[in-house]
Amino acid sequence: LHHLQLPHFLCRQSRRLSRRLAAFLDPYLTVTVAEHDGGGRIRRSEAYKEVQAYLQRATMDATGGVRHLTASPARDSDPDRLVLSMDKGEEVADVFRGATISWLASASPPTDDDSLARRAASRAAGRRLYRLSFLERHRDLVLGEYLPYVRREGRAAMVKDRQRKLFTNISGGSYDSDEIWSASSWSHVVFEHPKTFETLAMDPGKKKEIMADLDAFRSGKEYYARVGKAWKRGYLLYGPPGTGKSTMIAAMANYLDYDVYDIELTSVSSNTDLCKLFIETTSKSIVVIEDIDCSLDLTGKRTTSNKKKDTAAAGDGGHRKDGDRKEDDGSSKVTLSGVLNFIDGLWSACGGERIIVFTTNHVEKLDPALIRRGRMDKHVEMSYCGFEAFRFLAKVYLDVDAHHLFDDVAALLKEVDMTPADVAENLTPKGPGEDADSCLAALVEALEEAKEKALAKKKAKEEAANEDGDVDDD
Ligand SMILES: Nc1ncnc2c1ncn2[C@@H]1O[C@H](COP(=O)(O)OP(=O)(O)OP(=O)(O)O)[C@@H](O)[C@H]1O
Ligand SMILES: [Mg+2]
Repeated sequence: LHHLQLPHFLCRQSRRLSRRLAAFLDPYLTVTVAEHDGGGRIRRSEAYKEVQAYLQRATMDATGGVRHLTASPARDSDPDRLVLSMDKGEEVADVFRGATISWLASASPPTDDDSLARRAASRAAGRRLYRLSFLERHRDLVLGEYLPYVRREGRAAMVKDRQRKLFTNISGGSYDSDEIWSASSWSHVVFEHPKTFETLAMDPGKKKEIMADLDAFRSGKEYYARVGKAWKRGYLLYGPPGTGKSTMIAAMANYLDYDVYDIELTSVSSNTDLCKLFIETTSKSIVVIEDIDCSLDLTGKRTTSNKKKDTAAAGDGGHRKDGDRKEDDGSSKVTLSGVLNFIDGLWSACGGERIIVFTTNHVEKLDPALIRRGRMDKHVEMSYCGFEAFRFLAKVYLDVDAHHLFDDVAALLKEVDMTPADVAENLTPKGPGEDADSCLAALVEALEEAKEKALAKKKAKEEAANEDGDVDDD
């Protein structure tokens, strides 16, 4: 009993001592699960994450043994809840079929031959680990059954507690759940886009088709394994600005419950960096490259890296020496071949379900190699607002199913190209006095205006063409 009166620190020490003593009588075995396994520090080990999730749950259940906990906010569906995990140096005991297993959260100590700099680096990187110890006679039980059980449970907890994230490569690194800076190429924010397929206006048939496609992909693990394909799928979304390409990506992520990795190609400095970025993406994610035609020079041959060089090489009398120059001028960017490699080679090497999405406003500019099936399996055209899409928006924005102005709108939409974005904007009530009638009237007005503008433009073009013709004739 006087144990309890001892300061906590001594208490812990004595517990540790007694365990050591016991180890002489019945030896303990230990297993270490490190945050970063293998040689590189590229990926966090899956096992570590699973153990962490398992222990988080365990500490919530029985906070008994653990006195120092780290709290971090849980997923935002419940803003008041905190997720508790063990502090460094804390131990928690778990009982599995009569065997007691104790988990110690710790950070790997620097080894003696480490230089100071290396030691500092490893501290900064926080080489954390979990060490579990158990009695030798429980060896088979723990290794054969308990550990797989922990991983399974941990995975389940992770899925349940998953906070969807939006990653970008614009500034590398971010704080992870334990407030430790991890120097990754990706930084993330919590992904909370409200768009779902329910609020995305497009042809209902097309929408259903896409959702079915996503469903088939998600549940297609066996299929992909059987036919020997990597579990991935490429989407190409193309269409004019404001037709909902980015919105569609958000809807897809919400539908599948995947993370989104948004690659800004212009801030990737080389093909190697692109590979690195890719390796750091996790399973169950959507990798997005927006406006692929703007961020990549697609006009050159697969080996050329940018336009400047192209013209310089052409000036050389057609002798191209891209290979050597690329490294020199420092401006070398990601090349088409780099992106192709990224899609095929590397991609297939990383297991797990991934979707890659390209968006573009100019599908005709893209290199056929980039968008052939197998790379971009599904091409989806996002087009101007049709009547079906309009009806959908009217229902979502104004909650009307039918209205006498619908016929006018239908006729006008056939003649005028208006993006869903513009239609949605017109259907948004601008003030307290606005209702469905005034919003629809405003839309009709906007459509008529757009029609006149288009007509005037056409006329001006024709006139210009005629004048040109006259000049040429002279
Ligand atoms: N089909 C749609 N259904 C509902 N809302 C839409 C749709 N298309 C566009 N919008 C609305 O219009 C806005 C712009 O759409 P979005 O950013 O998806 O366009 P985009 O196709 O990605 O354009 P860009 O080519 O310029 O990137 C969004 O805020 C979205 O709410
Ligand atoms: Mg967009």
